[in-house]
Amino acid sequence: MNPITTLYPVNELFETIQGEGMYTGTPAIFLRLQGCPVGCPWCDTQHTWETSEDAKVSAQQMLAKTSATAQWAELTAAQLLELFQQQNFNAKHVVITGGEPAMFDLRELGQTLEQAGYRLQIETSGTFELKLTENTWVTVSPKLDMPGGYLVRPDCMKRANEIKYPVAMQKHIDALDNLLRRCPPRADALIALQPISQRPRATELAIKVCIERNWRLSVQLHKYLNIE
Ligand SMILES: C[S@@+](CC[C@H](N)C(=O)[O-])C[C@H]1O[C@@H](n2cnc3c(N)ncnc32)[C@H](O)[C@@H]1O
Ligand SMILES: Nc1nc2[nH]cc(C(=O)O)c2c(=O)[nH]1
Ligand code: SF4
Ligand SMILES: [Mg+2]
Repeated sequence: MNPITTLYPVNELFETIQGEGMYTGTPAIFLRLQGCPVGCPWCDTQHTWETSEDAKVSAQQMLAKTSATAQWAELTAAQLLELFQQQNFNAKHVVITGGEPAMFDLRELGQTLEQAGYRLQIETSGTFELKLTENTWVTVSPKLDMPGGYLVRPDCMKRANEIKYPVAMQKHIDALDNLLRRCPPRADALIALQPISQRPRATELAIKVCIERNWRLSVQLHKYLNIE
């Protein structure tokens, strides 16, 4: 194992219901890491993009936040596990998201949490090499032609247990078809379309294409329920 303890920049840590993808409805601990250079114009977590030393706070200050801010706390895997216990979280499913969590080596975190009985899922754009435990459930949400200029990696597409693609227009479906041809996923990978920002026309399009292709619909349930 890597002898150097990995430090993780944590924007948020909370317990809720997974609102997206295959595990929709599952109680889960969300660990949101700070930093993302991809730049999706419609991103719903833009406060996680920049990592500023000025915004570094203590773990207790990070936990006490009542709104979405760029404040983050630096924590090790062992400190995170301790916080899970301190917060009396019940969930055994841990979703690592961000920001772009694949910018970090998540193996130490995965090993520590799996040893304590947790199951991990990562939400990633598929633009960074994945450093994960073998058992981590990988949700790749491909980002094509975004301002940051990052490319979706074929190895991420192959590792994905699920491909969860944000859509609003037909051109997005065409771009996904092209990606699936260039970078084929595993035969058993689940494919889901996620309407961008609950827009009615995006939702109609996603429903139509899911029925035609026998794909899943992922609607960001938490936004309909007004929960985190
Ligand atoms: C905020 S991202 C963080 C993880 C990683 N950077 C990624 O993009 O997968 C978490 C999920 O939210 C999705 N997402 C972000 N903004 C959205 C929006 N406005 N509407 C629908 N899905 C959105 C992303 O595509 C991704 O599946
Ligand atoms: N409830 C809930 N489910 C989610 N699934 C993926 C999320 C994310 O931001 O990655 C998310 C989120 O922010 N909240
Ligand atoms: S890759 Fe994820 S966190 Fe980064 S801008 Fe896009 S949706 Fe937001
Ligand atoms: Mg979210």
